[in-house]
Amino acid sequence: MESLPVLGVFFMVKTANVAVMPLFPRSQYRIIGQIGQGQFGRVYCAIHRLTGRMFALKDLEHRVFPTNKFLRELSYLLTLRHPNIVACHGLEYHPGGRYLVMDYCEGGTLRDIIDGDGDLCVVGKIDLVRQILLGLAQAHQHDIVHCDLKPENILLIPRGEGWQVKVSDFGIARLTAKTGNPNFGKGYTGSPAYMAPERFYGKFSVASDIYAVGILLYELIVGDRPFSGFPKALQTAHLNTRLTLPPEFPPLLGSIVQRALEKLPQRRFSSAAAMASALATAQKQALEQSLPQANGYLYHHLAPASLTFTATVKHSTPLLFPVNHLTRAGLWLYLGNGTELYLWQYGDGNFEHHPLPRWSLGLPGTMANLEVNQDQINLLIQGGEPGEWQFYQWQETLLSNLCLPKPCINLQADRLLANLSPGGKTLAVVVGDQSSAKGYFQVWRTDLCLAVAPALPTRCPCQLLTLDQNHGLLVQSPSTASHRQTVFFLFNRRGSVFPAFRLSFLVSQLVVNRYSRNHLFGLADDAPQTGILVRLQPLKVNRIALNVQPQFVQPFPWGYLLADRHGEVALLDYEGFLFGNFSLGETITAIAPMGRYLCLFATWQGNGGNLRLLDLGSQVENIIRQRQEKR
Ligand SMILES: Nc1ncnc2c1ncn2[C@@H]1O[C@H](COP(=O)(O)OP(=O)(O)OP(=O)(O)O)[C@@H](O)[C@H]1O
Repeated sequence: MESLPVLGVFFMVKTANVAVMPLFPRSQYRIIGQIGQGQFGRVYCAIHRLTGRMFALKDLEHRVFPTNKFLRELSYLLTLRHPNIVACHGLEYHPGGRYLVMDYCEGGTLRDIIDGDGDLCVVGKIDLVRQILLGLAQAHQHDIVHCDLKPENILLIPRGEGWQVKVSDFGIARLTAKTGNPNFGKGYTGSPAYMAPERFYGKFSVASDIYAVGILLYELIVGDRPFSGFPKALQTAHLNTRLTLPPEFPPLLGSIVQRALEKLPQRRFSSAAAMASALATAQKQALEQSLPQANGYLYHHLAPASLTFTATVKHSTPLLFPVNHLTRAGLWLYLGNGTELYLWQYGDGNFEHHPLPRWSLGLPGTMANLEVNQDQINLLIQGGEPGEWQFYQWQETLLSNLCLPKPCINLQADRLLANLSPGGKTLAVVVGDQSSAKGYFQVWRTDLCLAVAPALPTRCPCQLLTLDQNHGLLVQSPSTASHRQTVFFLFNRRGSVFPAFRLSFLVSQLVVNRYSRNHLFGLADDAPQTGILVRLQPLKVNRIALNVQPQFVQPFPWGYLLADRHGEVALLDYEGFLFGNFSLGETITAIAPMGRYLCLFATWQGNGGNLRLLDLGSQVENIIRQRQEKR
């Protein structure tokens, strides 16, 4: 992440309520990636160097966004402080540009939910719209009419219990007539699909925003807007076409949408607060009628009806011992079963031709981690004395009389987390004792068997991940009963640690997608069968309803294979679309990818098990191709 482009020299300027900051030699923000592009400029995801907090930097190009408009958006945002309005934290200026520094909303926009593959339950949808109205009510109290409400301007932050909505983009917001606004009634801008009839005559009021919210509510429920077409056709429809609701439209919302979408502004809800309160009543009634499915509030993507997926068993061979570590390197398979390491030939792709392991190696403790890069074996063992850990690294020689070399790193700890960088040059570890939450973080050079820097005290992280040869993530959950969060720190191969970002809920079992290194997959701690897809640059989070509670998460070039111990397998593409399920019918103990579409499963039941090579090939390929074409 360090090698990412960094914004040049910035300094803060003085504006109304914004802290005055001295000229900085470097910006306080490091840009992580571009999130979006509006008509006025780009929006970046950036991290505050000191606090690790994420912000959105909205570049408002001089060319398309004159200073008066820029100052207007800034002044509106500074006036409005509400949990449902995106907050502006300052302004960054440098000779090449100027940026609004805003809350970062990693859950995307309402457009992602509407266009996603899944669906939120009705109660969840009502809740989103109610929150939009609460934010708007605050703007209206200050005589500010948003004038550009559309799903792209409704930002989302995923929280443990659902979503926090933030209304954004006050770029064309206007003051109401009652403020004596000299521009009142001049021209119109906005998105015709969400514009109230009076706006086509240059008129607007708080009722125009209520009309736009009515369209949003309709679109969330139905999946489409009530009126469509080119701007002229849209104008005619908003002005003249009677609204008809599809028969399946939830009756408790029918009258609310009808009222919000009245052609005459004075016949709509008198205020955003009034519409919010009507929705709160509907939400209560909907809850009384039928409780939403367990996690119905949460998702971008829902589990589709189970698709029958046929995975062909390509090869199968019986196992005489249970396997809990399985990895492939070139022509060989490495299998671990606690205190024994086995090598099995896989050379011609068919281990049925090689019914027995080539060698086995007794270990002085229990295998905690096994990784093989080409012919370099990396092994972490817990034992022989309690609290002792040994890390071994050696080149595989295929000698039959193999004996374990001397450990290259010895560690003492009740608890240990360790993760090897790709290629095996560094080993990051956190050691801790059983009784306290304190631990020590350190990076070791495996070739020199030396720590690269003194150990850094840290709260014992729950997870340690490596992203590439130079970087990794320490993940902690310093949560209280009322405030749950997952905090990520970035570390480098020199052993330095920097605050990175945080999520407002608990995520466990995180796995780095080794094919992109920019994606993580984890599981929500608070919601069973909920997957979390995290894209790092820029930060974006998707929640996915799963139909398994996976113990194994295996990245593939096309997505993820998830499996529970009972043999239930689910397949997911990179965007979180769950496209297939099958059952292996055996207890899975280890999984290893064997190529683009081949996956090896070790199973064990009672006294016996199998090594099964499954081909997911043609079906996965077809589904992924269809998805790409659809996009
Ligand atoms: N604070 C933010 N946090 C996270 N993403 C954001 C934030 N602000 C904007 N975005 C993303 O950037 C995109 C562009 O935002 P922006 O407000 O510039 O334009 P827009 O609303 O899409 O379009 P227009 O400016 O044409 O109305 C948004 O759709 C959203 O995906």
